[in-house]
Amino acid sequence: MPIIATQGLTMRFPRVTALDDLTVAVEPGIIGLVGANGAGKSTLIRILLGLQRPTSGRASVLGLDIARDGARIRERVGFMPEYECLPPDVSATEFVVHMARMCGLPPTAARERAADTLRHVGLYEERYRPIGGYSTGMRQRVKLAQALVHDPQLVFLDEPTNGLDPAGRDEMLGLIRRIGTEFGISVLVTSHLLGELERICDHVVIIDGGRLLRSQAVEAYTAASGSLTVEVDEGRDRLAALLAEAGLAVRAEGRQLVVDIADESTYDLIRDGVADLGLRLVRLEQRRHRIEEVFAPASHQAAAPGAPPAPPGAYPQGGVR
Ligand SMILES: Nc1ncnc2c1ncn2[C@@H]1O[C@H](COP(=O)(O)OP(=O)(O)OP(=O)(O)O)[C@@H](O)[C@H]1O
Repeated sequence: MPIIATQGLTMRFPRVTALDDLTVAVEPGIIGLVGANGAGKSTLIRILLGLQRPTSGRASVLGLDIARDGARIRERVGFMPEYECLPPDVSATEFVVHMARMCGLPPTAARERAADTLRHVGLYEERYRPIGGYSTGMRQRVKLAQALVHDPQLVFLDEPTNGLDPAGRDEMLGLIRRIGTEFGISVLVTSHLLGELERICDHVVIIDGGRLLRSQAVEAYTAASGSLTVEVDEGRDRLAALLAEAGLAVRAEGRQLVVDIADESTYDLIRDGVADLGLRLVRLEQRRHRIEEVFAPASHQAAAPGAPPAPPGAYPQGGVR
């Protein structure tokens, strides 16, 4: 059964159509919802939580109808909002216990669950300090903890990596992956960065201007390409020259070479070239497409097999990288 299904979901505001006839269904797992700023991601989350009534269309979450079962959906779904929503003068423990009590947990269970959840998100040591003194990364973790404290089946994480530096971003992405794999909680995570979701998601839904562009398993976006990545510890340029002389299409990319696969003999030519030059082979593998390439400008695009060309102007604001 899909954990989320929408049919013809439309949300019109006076000046803008935030969701436009959106029909999509996703199975349990870690699902990425990607779109530029203003694509309609937060609006979709609010509608799925039963907090906003759509103009038209239908949707269900965990098999529950958003029009009838909003309260039951919110009991089973955790929500980490994009906006800053934390009181500065209470500690993480006080806040997360309070949120657990709001979800109906008795006092002792609320304290235990809050402590467990704060430990899982890596905030155990600092949990008694007032939130006002926390870094952005720590505040994001408190928001994540309150979304998880009532042991939901599914969590909606709205732009959880917003404002984080690269290290903080990596840690948050690792944490989200663990929520899915170790705790078995399904995740819908939004981002305007395709690349970061590719690393942690099972399935990615891409929307633009409230319309569905793609909904696919990550492997379908990152299908094997027709080229090989070759890495040697030294002598990259000598190997490139030798392979080019043998008639292969070779180009350097960082420390690696990218070699187009002509046929089975390509592998033999690379193996023999490395041996003849006395080099040490660090890596030889078939390249996979990256999700970004699907939406790269046509001139740079190495189209995935069967993939339609990138829609022109898919991300006019350039928000998706
Ligand atoms: N309550 C509202 N009233 C009027 N317009 C709204 C309202 N909420 C959202 N919108 C508009 O709907 C569109 C989609 O907004 P939404 O917040 O869902 O996008 P988003 O993909 O989450 O973008 P962001 O990452 O910037 O939050 C935007 O043009 C926004 O200005």
